[in-house]
Amino acid sequence: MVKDSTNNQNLLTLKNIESGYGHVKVLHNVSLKVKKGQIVTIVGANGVGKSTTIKTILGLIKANAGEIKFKGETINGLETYEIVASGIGYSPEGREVFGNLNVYENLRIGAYTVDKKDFSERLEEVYKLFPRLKERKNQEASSLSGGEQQMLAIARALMQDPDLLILDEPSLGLAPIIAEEIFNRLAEINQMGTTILLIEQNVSLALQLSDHAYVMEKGKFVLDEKASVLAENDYVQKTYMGIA
Ligand SMILES: Nc1ncnc2c1ncn2[C@@H]1O[C@H](COP(=O)(O)OP(=O)(O)OP(=O)(O)O)[C@@H](O)[C@H]1O
Repeated sequence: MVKDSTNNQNLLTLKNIESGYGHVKVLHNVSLKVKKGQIVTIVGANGVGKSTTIKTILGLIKANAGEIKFKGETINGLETYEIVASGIGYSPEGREVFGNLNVYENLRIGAYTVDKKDFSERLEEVYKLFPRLKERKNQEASSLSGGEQQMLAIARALMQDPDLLILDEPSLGLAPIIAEEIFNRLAEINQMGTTILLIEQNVSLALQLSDHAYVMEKGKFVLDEKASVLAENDYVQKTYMGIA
């Protein structure tokens, strides 16, 4: 299904979010905007709070302060299943596919909010996007290659036809050529109308793909710019892209 992605309205906004684990504060005054149709990336070093930001959006961790709005509605305070059902698909770090289930069964689980008729339609769509998954539909997920498992994690998140797809480190542990293939699919998914919020340590690849990007350091955003502008930023090149 091709969605209307011409609208320039905010799909997701975080305003002054504070969040963490028990007494450990990780996010400090985090504000972010994702407009409908965009690809937005959060880049940053290990342990700065990127995954914590995503977990807070998904309600896996409750924000201590601030507001999160999705499609104009406040979602902080809702349960994770309600947030997902409102139209957010999630592909977690490390893929986390169900290893002892086959490809089809993993996709069936991703479609738990989808009725039977729409399920067949969704299945055809994700198989069209990832023909390799169709070829391996009866194969146990644990026996797929890393790249195929990443495709499965993305396909599973797409089964409920989300308005926003959130991905945590989709290139992690993949050979450069496979990471590029995954990023090409993400561009295609976005062209079909799905907005994307991405966390990525491969900064060059992420900035090439994205419209807008945020740089996170110690639980705060320190830069927030058009991705093409950040890709030319001296500090970003030196610190995150290994360009002297
Ligand atoms: N379950 C947890 N309990 C306590 N502290 C945690 C927990 N998960 C993460 N943290 C801490 O929160 C901080 C931010 O972690 P987070 O996973 O958000 O970083 P990240 O930027 O996503 O890094 P990476 O790219 O390595 O995953 C780190 O100091 C981490 O040790």
